[in-house]
Amino acid sequence: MELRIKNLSKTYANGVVALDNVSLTIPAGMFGLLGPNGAGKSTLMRTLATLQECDSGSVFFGDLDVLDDKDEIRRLLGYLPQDFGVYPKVTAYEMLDHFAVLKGLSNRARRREVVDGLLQQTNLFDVRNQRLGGFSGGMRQRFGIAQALLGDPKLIIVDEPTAGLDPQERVRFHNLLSDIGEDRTVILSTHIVSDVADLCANMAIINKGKLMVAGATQQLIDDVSCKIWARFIDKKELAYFQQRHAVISTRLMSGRTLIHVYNDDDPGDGFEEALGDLEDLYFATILGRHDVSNACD
Ligand SMILES: Nc1ncnc2c1ncn2[C@@H]1O[C@H](COP(=O)(O)OP(=O)(O)OP(=O)(O)O)[C@@H](O)[C@H]1O
Repeated sequence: MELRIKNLSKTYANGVVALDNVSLTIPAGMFGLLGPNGAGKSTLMRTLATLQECDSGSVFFGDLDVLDDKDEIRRLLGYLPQDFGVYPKVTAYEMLDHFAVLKGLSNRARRREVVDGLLQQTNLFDVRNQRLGGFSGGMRQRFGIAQALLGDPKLIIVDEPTAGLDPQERVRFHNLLSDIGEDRTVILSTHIVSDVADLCANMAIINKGKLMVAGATQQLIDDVSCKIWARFIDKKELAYFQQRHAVISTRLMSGRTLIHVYNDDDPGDGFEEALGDLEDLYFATILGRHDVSNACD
C-alpha cells in the first residue's frame, strides 16, 4: 500500500524547523530516506509511527488517516526505533513472547508458533534462550526486526538500523530487510548511502527539514550521472581545486586523493568523466549543487 505525505511541518519549541512542508509519496516495497544527522529523519519516522505530533499536514496509508486514526494505524505498523533498548537479563524468547502478549496474541499455542517463526526468520532461533545482554549489535537489530514484525504489519519503519554493525552483520540485516520488503511498505531511514543503494528501489533525500529529491533510485542516479567528473590530486592541491570547481567529494584511494566535482560540461583541469553513483547524487544534493531541474537527458 502507498503512503502519502502532504505538506508535513514540525517546528520544535526551541525554534528548530525539523520538517519544512514535506510532501512525499512512498510506494510499496523498500523505500530509503536518506539525510545527514539532524536532517529530520527521526522526526518524520516518529510522526509516521504515531509517536509524535506534527504542526500541520496530512499522512494517508491507503485510505487510512495516519495522523487521526492512530489506533488503526498502530495495528498495521511495525517500528524499529533508532535507540531500541532491550532488557539485558531476559532471553530473546521470553522478550519476544512478552511483546507478543502486548500485541494481543493471547492464545499460547498460537503465540509460540508466531514467536518461533519470527525467531527463525530473523536467524535467532538457535540463540533464543540466550540473554539479550549478550547479543551482538547485529543480533540485537535482528531481534528488533522480529519484534517489529509481530502482528504481520503492512507498514514497517526502521530508523538507522545498520549504524554500528560490522560488514557481515550488515549483509545479514540487509538480506532480512529485503525479504520482508517484498510484500510490504518498508521505510528505511539512514545516513548510510550504501544501505539505500543496496536495498531500495525508491528513495528520497532530506536535508534541514526539506525534501530535496525523491523518486526511483536508479532514475535519480541517471539524472546526475552525466555531471560527475573525477581526478586524482595531490592532497595539498585540494584548496586550489575547491576554489575553482564544485567539489562534492574527496576520498583517499590507496593513499591518493580522488575528488569528484559536479559540472554540466567538462570542467577541464585534467578531470575525466566519471559514472555518477548514489553517493555523488547524495553529496551533490546535500551541498545544494543538484536538483531535479538540472537532470541529465
Ligand atoms: N525534542 C526535540 N526538541 C528540540 N529539537 C529537536 C528535538 N528532536 C529533534 N530536534 C532537532 O530537530 C532536528 C531534526 O532532528 P531529527 O532527530 O529528526 O534528525 P535526524 O535526521 O533523525 O538526525 P539523526 O540522524 O542525528 O538522528 C535536529 O536539529 C534536532 O536537533
